[in-house]
Amino acid sequence: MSPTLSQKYLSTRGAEYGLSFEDVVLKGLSSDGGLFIPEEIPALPASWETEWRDLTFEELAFEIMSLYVSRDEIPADDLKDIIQRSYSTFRHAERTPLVDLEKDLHLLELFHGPTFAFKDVALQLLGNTFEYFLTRMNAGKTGKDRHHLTVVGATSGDTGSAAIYGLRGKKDISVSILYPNGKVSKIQEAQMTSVLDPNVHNLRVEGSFDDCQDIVKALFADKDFNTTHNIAAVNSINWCRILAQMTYYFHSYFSLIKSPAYNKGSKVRVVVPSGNFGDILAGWFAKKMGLPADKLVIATNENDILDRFFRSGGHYTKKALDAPADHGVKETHSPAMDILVSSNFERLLWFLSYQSATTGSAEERRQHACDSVSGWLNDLKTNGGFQVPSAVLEGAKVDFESERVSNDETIATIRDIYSTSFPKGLTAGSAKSSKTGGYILDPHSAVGVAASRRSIARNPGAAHISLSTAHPAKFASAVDLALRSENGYDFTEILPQEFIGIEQRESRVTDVGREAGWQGVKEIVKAEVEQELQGLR
Ligand SMILES: Cc1ncc(COP(=O)(O)O)c(C=O)c1O
Ligand SMILES: N[C@@H](CCOP(=O)(O)O)C(=O)O
Repeated sequence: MSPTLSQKYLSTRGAEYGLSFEDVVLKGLSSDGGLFIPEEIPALPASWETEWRDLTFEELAFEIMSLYVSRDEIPADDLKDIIQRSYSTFRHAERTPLVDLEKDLHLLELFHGPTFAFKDVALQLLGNTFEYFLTRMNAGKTGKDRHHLTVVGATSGDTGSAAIYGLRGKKDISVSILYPNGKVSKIQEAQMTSVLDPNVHNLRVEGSFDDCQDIVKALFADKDFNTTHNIAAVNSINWCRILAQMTYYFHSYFSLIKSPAYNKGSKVRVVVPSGNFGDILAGWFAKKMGLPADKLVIATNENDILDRFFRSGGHYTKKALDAPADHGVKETHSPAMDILVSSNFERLLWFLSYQSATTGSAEERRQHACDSVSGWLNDLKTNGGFQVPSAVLEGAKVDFESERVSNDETIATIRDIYSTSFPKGLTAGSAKSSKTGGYILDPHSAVGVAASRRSIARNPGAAHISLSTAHPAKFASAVDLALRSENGYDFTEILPQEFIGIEQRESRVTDVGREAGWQGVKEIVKAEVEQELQGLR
Protein backbone atom coordinates (compact mmCIF):
# COMPACT_ATOMS: atom_id res chain seq x y z
CA MET A 1 0.00 0.00 0.00
CA SER A 2 1.60 3.29 -1.04
CA PRO A 3 1.87 5.97 1.66
CA THR A 4 -0.72 8.72 1.82
CA LEU A 5 0.38 12.37 1.56
CA SER A 6 0.24 12.68 5.35
CA GLN A 7 2.71 9.79 5.58
CA LYS A 8 5.24 11.59 3.35
CA TYR A 9 7.35 14.48 4.54
CA LEU A 10 9.04 17.60 3.20
CA SER A 11 11.33 20.31 4.55
CA THR A 12 9.79 23.69 5.36
CA ARG A 13 12.61 25.24 3.29
CA GLY A 14 12.08 23.08 0.22
CA ALA A 15 15.32 21.13 -0.31
CA GLU A 16 13.88 17.73 0.63
CA TYR A 17 10.49 16.15 -0.03
CA GLY A 18 8.85 12.75 -0.45
CA LEU A 19 10.61 11.46 2.68
CA SER A 20 9.35 8.61 4.84
CA PHE A 21 8.62 8.77 8.58
CA GLU A 22 11.79 6.73 9.19
CA ASP A 23 13.86 9.24 7.18
CA VAL A 24 12.60 12.22 9.13
CA VAL A 25 12.83 10.58 12.55
CA LEU A 26 16.44 9.57 11.97
CA LYS A 27 17.50 12.84 10.29
CA GLY A 28 15.76 15.18 12.73
CA LEU A 29 16.55 18.37 10.83
CA SER A 30 16.63 18.82 7.07
CA SER A 31 19.92 19.42 5.24
CA ASP A 32 18.65 22.94 4.35
CA GLY A 33 18.10 23.77 8.05
CA GLY A 34 14.32 23.42 7.67
CA LEU A 35 11.97 21.34 9.79
CA PHE A 36 10.10 18.32 8.50
CA ILE A 37 6.33 18.47 8.07
CA PRO A 38 3.83 16.05 6.55
CA GLU A 39 2.89 16.90 2.97
CA GLU A 40 -0.75 17.05 4.07
CA ILE A 41 -2.63 17.16 7.39
CA PRO A 42 -4.93 14.12 7.48
CA ALA A 43 -8.64 14.39 8.28
CA LEU A 44 -10.06 12.27 11.10
CA PRO A 45 -12.12 9.21 10.14
CA ALA A 46 -15.83 10.13 9.82
CA SER A 47 -16.89 8.32 12.98
CA TRP A 48 -13.85 9.20 15.11
CA GLU A 49 -15.89 10.76 17.90
CA THR A 50 -17.87 7.61 18.61
CA GLU A 51 -15.23 5.07 17.70
CA TRP A 52 -12.37 6.71 19.63
CA ARG A 53 -14.32 7.93 22.64
CA ASP A 54 -13.55 4.99 24.92
CA LEU A 55 -10.11 4.05 23.66
CA THR A 56 -7.21 3.86 26.08
CA PHE A 57 -4.32 6.35 25.75
CA GLU A 58 -2.27 3.69 23.92
CA GLU A 59 -5.11 2.80 21.54
CA LEU A 60 -5.64 6.47 20.70
CA ALA A 61 -1.92 6.93 20.08
CA PHE A 62 -2.05 4.01 17.66
CA GLU A 63 -4.99 5.46 15.69
CA ILE A 64 -3.38 8.90 15.43
CA MET A 65 0.10 7.67 14.57
CA SER A 66 -1.33 5.39 11.89
CA LEU A 67 -2.49 8.47 10.00
CA TYR A 68 1.12 9.68 9.77
CA VAL A 69 3.12 6.43 9.53
CA SER A 70 2.68 4.00 6.67
CA ARG A 71 2.06 0.34 7.57
CA ASP A 72 4.89 -0.54 5.17
CA GLU A 73 7.28 1.30 7.45
CA ILE A 74 5.98 0.02 10.76
CA PRO A 75 3.51 -2.89 10.65
CA ALA A 76 0.51 -2.48 12.97
CA ASP A 77 1.66 -5.01 15.58
CA ASP A 78 5.11 -3.44 15.80
CA LEU A 79 3.66 0.04 16.21
CA LYS A 80 1.33 -1.21 18.94
CA ASP A 81 4.27 -2.80 20.70
CA ILE A 82 6.35 0.42 20.55
CA ILE A 83 3.43 2.41 21.97
CA GLN A 84 2.65 -0.15 24.67
CA ARG A 85 6.25 -0.23 25.90
CA SER A 86 6.51 3.56 25.83
CA TYR A 87 3.59 4.19 28.15
CA SER A 88 4.05 1.20 30.44
CA THR A 89 6.67 3.36 32.21
CA PHE A 90 4.01 5.88 33.29
CA ARG A 91 2.83 5.86 36.89
CA HIS A 92 -0.82 6.73 36.20
CA ALA A 93 -3.27 4.24 34.67
CA GLU A 94 -4.76 6.97 32.47
CA ARG A 95 -1.27 8.23 31.52
CA THR A 96 -2.43 11.89 31.26
CA PRO A 97 -5.36 12.39 33.68
CA LEU A 98 -7.60 15.47 33.62
CA VAL A 99 -8.28 17.18 36.97
CA ASP A 100 -11.24 19.52 37.56
CA LEU A 101 -9.46 22.49 39.16
CA GLU A 102 -12.18 25.14 39.26
CA LYS A 103 -15.27 26.10 37.29
CA ASP A 104 -14.54 25.67 33.56
CA LEU A 105 -10.87 25.03 34.30
CA HIS A 106 -9.57 21.48 33.85
CA LEU A 107 -5.92 20.72 34.37
CA LEU A 108 -4.29 18.15 32.12
CA GLU A 109 -1.57 16.49 34.21
CA LEU A 110 1.20 15.56 31.80
CA PHE A 111 3.85 14.73 34.39
CA HIS A 112 3.25 11.09 35.25
CA GLY A 113 6.13 9.76 33.14
CA PRO A 114 9.64 8.79 34.32
CA THR A 115 11.06 12.34 34.56
CA PHE A 116 7.92 14.16 35.75
CA ALA A 117 7.40 16.45 32.74
CA PHE A 118 5.30 16.38 29.58
CA LYS A 119 8.37 15.58 27.49
CA ASP A 120 8.18 11.94 28.58
CA VAL A 121 5.07 11.40 26.48
CA ALA A 122 7.09 12.00 23.32
CA LEU A 123 10.57 10.98 24.40
CA GLN A 124 9.67 7.54 25.71
CA LEU A 125 8.13 6.89 22.31
CA LEU A 126 10.97 8.48 20.33
CA GLY A 127 13.56 6.38 22.21
CA ASN A 128 11.71 3.17 21.36
CA THR A 129 11.17 4.30 17.76
CA PHE A 130 14.90 4.97 17.27
CA GLU A 131 15.63 1.54 18.74
CA TYR A 132 13.08 -0.12 16.42
CA PHE A 133 14.58 1.39 13.26
CA LEU A 134 18.16 0.67 14.36
CA THR A 135 17.42 -2.95 15.25
CA ARG A 136 15.96 -3.44 11.77
CA MET A 137 18.87 -1.65 10.01
CA ASN A 138 21.52 -3.51 11.96
CA ALA A 139 20.10 -7.04 11.69
CA GLY A 140 22.99 -9.40 10.96
CA LYS A 141 25.63 -6.61 11.13
CA THR A 142 28.55 -6.46 13.51
CA GLY A 143 31.22 -3.94 14.59
CA LYS A 144 31.74 -0.87 12.42
CA ASP A 145 29.08 -2.02 9.94
CA ARG A 146 26.37 -1.26 12.47
CA HIS A 147 24.55 2.05 12.07
CA HIS A 148 25.24 4.18 15.15
CA LEU A 149 23.21 7.30 16.01
CA THR A 150 24.75 10.29 17.78
CA VAL A 151 21.89 12.17 19.35
CA VAL A 152 22.59 15.80 20.22
CA GLY A 153 20.03 17.86 22.10
CA ALA A 154 19.66 21.22 23.83
CA THR A 155 17.67 21.63 26.99
CA SER A 156 16.41 24.31 29.31
CA GLY A 157 15.83 21.52 31.81
CA ASP A 158 13.14 19.04 30.85
CA THR A 159 13.92 17.73 27.38
CA GLY A 160 17.38 16.69 28.57
CA SER A 161 16.34 14.31 31.30
CA ALA A 162 13.37 12.96 29.33
CA ALA A 163 15.68 12.22 26.38
CA ILE A 164 18.25 10.60 28.66
CA TYR A 165 15.60 8.39 30.28
CA GLY A 166 14.24 7.50 26.84
CA LEU A 167 17.67 6.54 25.48
CA ARG A 168 19.85 5.36 28.36
CA GLY A 169 21.41 1.97 27.76
CA LYS A 170 20.00 1.66 24.22
CA LYS A 171 22.21 -0.17 21.76
CA ASP A 172 23.80 1.78 18.89
CA ILE A 173 22.78 5.19 20.29
CA SER A 174 24.86 7.83 22.09
CA VAL A 175 23.18 10.88 23.55
CA SER A 176 24.86 14.24 24.27
CA ILE A 177 22.76 16.87 26.03
CA LEU A 178 23.73 20.55 26.22
CA TYR A 179 22.29 22.66 29.01
CA PRO A 180 22.95 26.24 30.14
CA ASN A 181 25.00 26.46 33.32
CA GLY A 182 23.00 27.80 36.26
CA LYS A 183 19.75 28.12 34.31
CA VAL A 184 18.10 24.79 35.06
CA SER A 185 16.80 23.79 38.47
CA LYS A 186 19.00 21.72 40.79
CA ILE A 187 16.74 18.70 40.53
CA GLN A 188 16.60 18.94 36.73
CA GLU A 189 20.40 19.07 36.59
CA ALA A 190 20.72 16.11 38.94
CA GLN A 191 18.17 14.13 36.91
CA MET A 192 20.51 14.43 33.93
CA THR A 193 23.95 14.19 35.44
CA SER A 194 23.19 11.32 37.82
CA VAL A 195 22.58 8.95 34.90
CA LEU A 196 25.91 7.18 34.48
CA ASP A 197 25.14 4.85 31.58
CA PRO A 198 28.11 4.89 29.19
CA ASN A 199 25.97 6.15 26.27
CA VAL A 200 24.86 9.31 28.15
CA HIS A 201 26.93 12.53 27.96
CA ASN A 202 26.03 15.82 29.64
CA LEU A 203 27.57 19.12 28.55
CA ARG A 204 27.16 22.13 30.85
CA VAL A 205 27.49 25.18 28.62
CA GLU A 206 28.32 28.78 29.60
CA GLY A 207 25.47 30.61 27.87
CA SER A 208 21.71 30.50 27.44
CA PHE A 209 19.34 27.82 26.18
CA ASP A 210 19.25 29.62 22.81
CA ASP A 211 23.06 29.33 22.63
CA CYS A 212 22.72 25.58 23.22
CA GLN A 213 19.99 25.31 20.58
CA ASP A 214 22.14 27.27 18.08
CA ILE A 215 25.09 24.94 18.71
CA VAL A 216 22.88 21.91 18.08
CA LYS A 217 21.62 23.40 14.80
CA ALA A 218 25.22 24.21 13.75
CA LEU A 219 26.22 20.58 14.41
CA PHE A 220 23.38 19.41 12.18
CA ALA A 221 24.54 21.81 9.46
CA ASP A 222 28.08 20.37 9.50
CA LYS A 223 27.80 17.89 6.62
CA ASP A 224 31.01 15.99 7.40
CA PHE A 225 30.18 15.52 11.05
CA ASN A 226 26.64 14.55 10.19
CA THR A 227 27.77 11.97 7.63
CA THR A 228 30.39 10.38 9.86
CA HIS A 229 28.33 10.44 13.07
CA ASN A 230 24.67 10.20 11.94
CA ILE A 231 23.47 13.11 14.07
CA ALA A 232 19.92 12.73 15.36
CA ALA A 233 17.56 15.05 17.26
CA VAL A 234 15.55 14.70 20.44
CA ASN A 235 14.36 18.29 20.55
CA SER A 236 10.96 19.13 19.15
CA ILE A 237 12.61 19.79 15.80
CA ASN A 238 12.17 15.99 15.54
CA TRP A 239 8.75 15.41 13.97
CA CYS A 240 8.14 12.32 16.12
CA ARG A 241 7.96 14.61 19.19
CA ILE A 242 5.08 16.61 17.71
CA LEU A 243 3.27 13.51 16.51
CA ALA A 244 3.43 11.77 19.88
CA GLN A 245 2.07 14.84 21.67
CA MET A 246 -1.13 14.88 19.58
CA THR A 247 -2.51 11.95 21.54
CA TYR A 248 -3.17 13.88 24.76
CA TYR A 249 -5.17 16.57 22.97
CA PHE A 250 -7.65 13.89 21.90
CA HIS A 251 -7.42 11.95 25.15
CA SER A 252 -8.14 15.05 27.25
CA TYR A 253 -11.00 16.07 24.98
CA PHE A 254 -12.69 12.72 25.60
CA SER A 255 -11.97 12.92 29.36
CA LEU A 256 -13.54 16.37 29.39
CA ILE A 257 -16.74 15.59 27.53
CA LYS A 258 -17.27 12.51 29.71
CA SER A 259 -16.77 14.56 32.91
CA PRO A 260 -19.89 15.52 34.93
CA ALA A 261 -18.28 18.97 35.27
CA TYR A 262 -18.64 19.57 31.52
CA ASN A 263 -21.74 21.35 30.21
CA LYS A 264 -22.69 19.48 27.07
CA GLY A 265 -22.16 21.61 23.98
CA SER A 266 -19.85 24.17 25.64
CA LYS A 267 -16.94 25.41 23.61
CA VAL A 268 -13.56 23.86 24.38
CA ARG A 269 -10.38 25.96 24.60
CA VAL A 270 -6.93 24.56 25.22
CA VAL A 271 -4.28 26.64 27.00
CA VAL A 272 -0.61 25.71 26.63
CA PRO A 273 2.42 27.10 28.51
CA SER A 274 4.71 27.72 25.55
CA GLY A 275 8.38 28.21 24.78
CA ASN A 276 9.64 26.36 21.72
CA PHE A 277 6.06 26.03 20.39
CA GLY A 278 6.29 22.24 20.09
CA ASP A 279 3.58 21.34 22.56
CA ILE A 280 0.94 23.69 21.22
CA LEU A 281 1.85 22.85 17.63
CA ALA A 282 0.71 19.28 18.32
CA GLY A 283 -2.60 20.80 19.45
CA TRP A 284 -2.81 22.78 16.23
CA PHE A 285 -2.37 19.61 14.18
CA ALA A 286 -5.10 17.97 16.27
CA LYS A 287 -7.39 20.96 15.61
CA LYS A 288 -6.66 20.94 11.89
CA MET A 289 -7.39 17.21 11.77
CA GLY A 290 -10.82 17.91 13.24
CA LEU A 291 -10.60 18.16 17.04
CA PRO A 292 -13.38 20.62 17.93
CA ALA A 293 -11.28 23.16 19.85
CA ASP A 294 -12.53 26.72 19.68
CA LYS A 295 -9.09 28.28 20.24
CA LEU A 296 -5.61 27.30 21.31
CA VAL A 297 -4.24 29.82 23.78
CA ILE A 298 -0.47 30.36 23.80
CA ALA A 299 0.67 31.21 27.34
CA THR A 300 4.16 32.73 27.49
CA ASN A 301 6.22 33.95 30.42
CA GLU A 302 8.14 37.24 30.15
CA ASN A 303 10.11 35.75 27.24
CA ASP A 304 7.23 36.62 25.02
CA ILE A 305 8.21 36.44 21.34
CA LEU A 306 5.01 34.52 20.55
CA ASP A 307 2.74 36.94 22.38
CA ARG A 308 4.46 39.92 20.75
CA PHE A 309 3.89 38.33 17.33
CA PHE A 310 0.14 38.58 17.84
CA ARG A 311 0.11 41.95 19.58
CA SER A 312 2.48 43.66 17.14
CA GLY A 313 0.53 42.71 14.02
CA GLY A 314 2.71 39.83 12.87
CA HIS A 315 6.20 41.05 13.74
CA TYR A 316 8.40 38.14 14.86
CA THR A 317 11.49 39.59 16.53
CA LYS A 318 14.00 38.27 19.02
CA LYS A 319 13.75 41.48 21.02
CA ALA A 320 10.81 43.76 21.62
CA LEU A 321 10.94 46.82 19.36
CA ASP A 322 11.32 49.13 22.36
CA ALA A 323 13.81 46.94 24.25
CA PRO A 324 17.38 48.06 24.98
CA ALA A 325 19.96 46.83 22.46
CA ASP A 326 21.44 44.19 24.78
CA HIS A 327 18.06 42.69 25.64
CA GLY A 328 18.50 38.95 25.83
CA VAL A 329 16.61 36.10 27.41
CA LYS A 330 15.12 36.91 30.82
CA GLU A 331 15.54 34.57 33.75
CA THR A 332 12.06 33.80 35.02
CA HIS A 333 10.39 31.50 37.54
CA SER A 334 9.46 29.20 34.64
CA PRO A 335 12.99 28.55 33.32
CA ALA A 336 12.09 25.78 30.88
CA MET A 337 10.29 28.47 28.85
CA ASP A 338 13.19 30.96 28.92
CA ILE A 339 13.63 31.01 25.19
CA LEU A 340 14.16 33.86 22.73
CA VAL A 341 13.15 32.06 19.55
CA SER A 342 10.49 29.35 19.22
CA SER A 343 11.81 26.73 16.78
CA ASN A 344 8.51 25.18 15.86
CA PHE A 345 6.87 28.41 14.80
CA GLU A 346 8.53 27.74 11.46
CA ARG A 347 6.25 24.74 10.93
CA LEU A 348 3.12 26.78 11.57
CA LEU A 349 4.33 29.59 9.30
CA TRP A 350 4.79 27.12 6.46
CA PHE A 351 1.17 25.95 6.64
CA LEU A 352 -0.17 29.49 7.08
CA SER A 353 1.82 30.67 4.11
CA TYR A 354 0.63 27.71 2.00
CA GLN A 355 -2.95 28.44 3.01
CA SER A 356 -2.61 32.16 2.23
CA ALA A 357 -1.57 31.46 -1.38
CA THR A 358 -5.05 31.17 -2.83
CA THR A 359 -4.03 30.68 -6.46
CA GLY A 360 -1.67 28.31 -8.25
CA SER A 361 -1.26 24.55 -8.24
CA ALA A 362 -0.52 22.66 -5.04
CA GLU A 363 3.09 22.45 -6.24
CA GLU A 364 3.31 26.22 -6.75
CA ARG A 365 1.72 26.97 -3.38
CA ARG A 366 4.16 24.59 -1.72
CA GLN A 367 7.07 26.37 -3.38
CA HIS A 368 5.64 29.72 -2.28
CA ALA A 369 5.47 28.50 1.34
CA CYS A 370 9.05 27.13 1.25
CA ASP A 371 10.39 30.37 -0.30
CA SER A 372 8.53 32.55 2.24
CA VAL A 373 9.73 30.50 5.22
CA SER A 374 13.33 30.45 3.95
CA GLY A 375 13.26 34.24 3.50
CA TRP A 376 11.75 34.88 6.95
CA LEU A 377 14.16 32.59 8.76
CA ASN A 378 17.04 34.18 6.93
CA ASP A 379 15.86 37.62 8.06
CA LEU A 380 15.56 36.31 11.62
CA LYS A 381 19.17 35.19 11.48
CA THR A 382 20.60 38.29 9.84
CA ASN A 383 18.30 41.09 11.08
CA GLY A 384 16.84 39.57 14.25
CA GLY A 385 13.26 39.48 12.99
CA PHE A 386 10.71 39.64 10.18
CA GLN A 387 7.16 40.77 9.42
CA VAL A 388 4.57 38.37 7.96
CA PRO A 389 1.85 39.47 5.52
CA SER A 390 -1.56 40.17 7.04
CA ALA A 391 -3.09 37.00 5.50
CA VAL A 392 -0.61 34.91 7.47
CA LEU A 393 -1.32 36.76 10.72
CA GLU A 394 -5.08 36.48 10.15
CA GLY A 395 -4.64 32.75 9.48
CA ALA A 396 -2.87 32.39 12.83
CA LYS A 397 -5.61 34.28 14.65
CA VAL A 398 -8.23 31.82 13.43
CA ASP A 399 -6.75 29.14 15.66
CA PHE A 400 -4.68 30.97 18.27
CA GLU A 401 -4.85 33.61 20.95
CA SER A 402 -1.96 34.57 23.18
CA GLU A 403 -1.34 35.69 26.74
CA ARG A 404 1.83 36.87 28.48
CA VAL A 405 2.10 36.07 32.18
CA SER A 406 4.52 37.99 34.39
CA ASN A 407 6.79 36.52 37.05
CA ASP A 408 4.70 38.05 39.83
CA GLU A 409 1.49 36.67 38.40
CA THR A 410 3.06 33.22 38.12
CA ILE A 411 3.89 33.20 41.83
CA ALA A 412 0.52 34.71 42.78
CA THR A 413 -1.27 32.01 40.77
CA ILE A 414 0.58 29.17 42.52
CA ARG A 415 -0.39 30.73 45.85
CA ASP A 416 -3.99 31.39 44.92
CA ILE A 417 -4.65 27.93 43.51
CA TYR A 418 -3.09 26.31 46.57
CA SER A 419 -5.42 28.13 48.91
CA THR A 420 -8.61 27.97 46.81
CA SER A 421 -8.48 24.75 44.84
CA PHE A 422 -9.12 21.41 46.51
CA PRO A 423 -9.85 19.01 43.66
CA LYS A 424 -11.45 15.71 44.60
CA GLY A 425 -10.58 12.17 43.69
CA LEU A 426 -6.90 12.59 42.86
CA THR A 427 -4.73 9.53 42.81
CA ALA A 428 -1.20 9.19 44.15
CA GLY A 429 1.35 11.22 42.24
CA SER A 430 -0.96 14.18 41.70
CA ALA A 431 0.39 17.48 42.94
CA LYS A 432 -1.94 17.83 45.87
CA SER A 433 -0.91 18.42 49.47
CA SER A 434 -2.09 15.52 51.59
CA LYS A 435 -2.11 17.82 54.62
CA THR A 436 -4.20 20.75 53.39
CA GLY A 437 -5.74 19.26 50.23
CA GLY A 438 -4.52 22.32 48.31
CA TYR A 439 -3.32 21.81 44.75
CA ILE A 440 0.30 22.75 44.00
CA LEU A 441 1.11 24.01 40.51
CA ASP A 442 4.57 24.06 39.04
CA PRO A 443 5.49 27.52 37.71
CA HIS A 444 5.06 26.57 34.02
CA SER A 445 1.61 25.14 34.66
CA ALA A 446 0.86 28.30 36.66
CA VAL A 447 1.60 30.40 33.58
CA GLY A 448 -1.03 28.31 31.79
CA VAL A 449 -3.55 28.60 34.61
CA ALA A 450 -3.14 32.39 34.81
CA ALA A 451 -3.74 32.60 31.05
CA SER A 452 -6.72 30.22 31.36
CA ARG A 453 -8.33 32.42 33.99
CA ARG A 454 -8.07 35.43 31.66
CA SER A 455 -9.53 33.43 28.79
CA ILE A 456 -12.39 32.22 31.02
CA ALA A 457 -13.17 35.82 32.00
CA ARG A 458 -13.45 36.73 28.31
CA ASN A 459 -15.36 33.56 27.38
CA PRO A 460 -17.72 32.65 30.21
CA GLY A 461 -19.03 29.12 29.96
CA ALA A 462 -16.28 27.84 27.68
CA ALA A 463 -14.50 24.78 29.09
CA HIS A 464 -10.73 25.20 29.35
CA ILE A 465 -8.16 22.42 29.26
CA SER A 466 -5.00 23.91 30.77
CA LEU A 467 -1.86 21.88 30.23
CA SER A 468 0.15 21.08 33.34
CA THR A 469 3.57 20.45 31.89
CA ALA A 470 5.68 19.52 34.91
CA HIS A 471 5.48 18.28 38.49
CA PRO A 472 6.00 21.09 41.06
CA ALA A 473 8.77 19.16 42.83
CA LYS A 474 11.07 19.95 39.88
CA PHE A 475 10.91 23.66 40.70
CA ALA A 476 11.45 23.95 44.43
CA SER A 477 12.57 27.58 44.51
CA ALA A 478 9.53 29.03 42.70
CA VAL A 479 7.10 26.81 44.61
CA ASP A 480 8.74 27.68 47.95
CA LEU A 481 8.71 31.37 47.11
CA ALA A 482 4.98 31.17 46.46
CA LEU A 483 3.96 28.94 49.34
CA ARG A 484 6.47 29.19 52.18
CA SER A 485 4.22 31.38 54.30
CA GLU A 486 1.08 29.30 53.61
CA ASN A 487 -0.47 27.34 56.44
CA GLY A 488 0.49 23.67 56.46
CA TYR A 489 2.75 23.92 53.40
CA ASP A 490 5.59 21.44 53.38
CA PHE A 491 7.61 20.97 50.18
CA THR A 492 9.05 17.61 51.22
CA GLU A 493 5.56 16.17 51.29
CA ILE A 494 5.23 16.45 47.47
CA LEU A 495 8.74 15.25 46.77
CA PRO A 496 8.52 12.03 44.74
CA GLN A 497 10.55 9.07 45.99
CA GLU A 498 12.64 9.28 42.81
CA PHE A 499 13.97 12.72 43.78
CA ILE A 500 15.03 11.93 47.32
CA GLY A 501 18.81 12.18 47.58
CA ILE A 502 19.20 12.69 43.80
CA GLU A 503 21.33 15.83 44.21
CA GLN A 504 23.85 13.90 46.32
CA ARG A 505 24.28 11.01 43.88
CA GLU A 506 27.44 10.45 41.88
CA SER A 507 27.28 12.55 38.73
CA ARG A 508 29.10 13.06 35.44
CA VAL A 509 29.22 16.23 33.34
CA THR A 510 31.65 18.04 31.03
CA ASP A 511 31.97 21.81 31.32
CA VAL A 512 32.01 23.82 28.09
CA GLY A 513 33.37 27.36 28.19
CA ARG A 514 31.92 30.26 26.21
CA GLU A 515 34.98 30.30 23.93
CA ALA A 516 34.43 26.68 22.79
CA GLY A 517 31.74 27.57 20.22
CA TRP A 518 30.02 24.88 18.20
CA GLN A 519 33.34 23.56 16.86
CA GLY A 520 34.57 23.03 20.40
CA VAL A 521 31.38 21.17 21.26
CA LYS A 522 31.80 19.03 18.14
CA GLU A 523 35.26 17.93 19.29
CA ILE A 524 33.94 17.09 22.76
CA VAL A 525 31.04 15.06 21.36
CA LYS A 526 33.36 13.19 18.98
CA ALA A 527 35.85 12.38 21.74
CA GLU A 528 33.21 11.25 24.24
CA VAL A 529 31.44 9.03 21.70
CA GLU A 530 34.78 7.56 20.63
CA GLN A 531 35.65 6.74 24.26
CA GLU A 532 32.23 5.22 24.77
CA LEU A 533 32.54 3.01 21.69
CA GLN A 534 35.96 1.82 22.78
CA GLY A 535 34.41 0.80 26.06
CA LEU A 536 36.45 3.32 28.03
CA ARG A 537 33.51 4.74 29.96
C1 LIG B 1 7.69 22.40 31.97
C2 LIG B 1 7.61 22.98 30.61
N1 LIG B 1 6.53 23.67 30.27
C3 LIG B 1 6.41 24.22 29.06
C4 LIG B 1 7.40 24.11 28.11
C5 LIG B 1 7.20 24.74 26.77
O1 LIG B 1 6.89 23.79 25.78
P1 LIG B 1 7.24 24.07 24.27
O2 LIG B 1 8.70 24.34 24.23
O3 LIG B 1 6.87 22.83 23.55
O4 LIG B 1 6.45 25.25 23.86
C6 LIG B 1 8.57 23.40 28.44
C7 LIG B 1 9.71 23.24 27.50
O5 LIG B 1 9.65 22.95 26.39
C8 LIG B 1 8.66 22.79 29.70
O6 LIG B 1 9.72 22.06 30.03
N1 LIG C 1 11.74 23.58 27.51
C1 LIG C 1 12.59 22.72 26.80
C2 LIG C 1 13.41 23.43 25.78
C3 LIG C 1 13.69 22.53 24.62
O1 LIG C 1 12.55 22.42 23.87
P1 LIG C 1 12.15 21.22 22.95
O2 LIG C 1 10.74 20.94 23.30
O3 LIG C 1 12.33 21.70 21.58
O4 LIG C 1 13.01 20.04 23.21
C4 LIG C 1 13.42 21.92 27.78
O5 LIG C 1 12.95 21.74 28.88
O6 LIG C 1 14.49 21.48 27.49
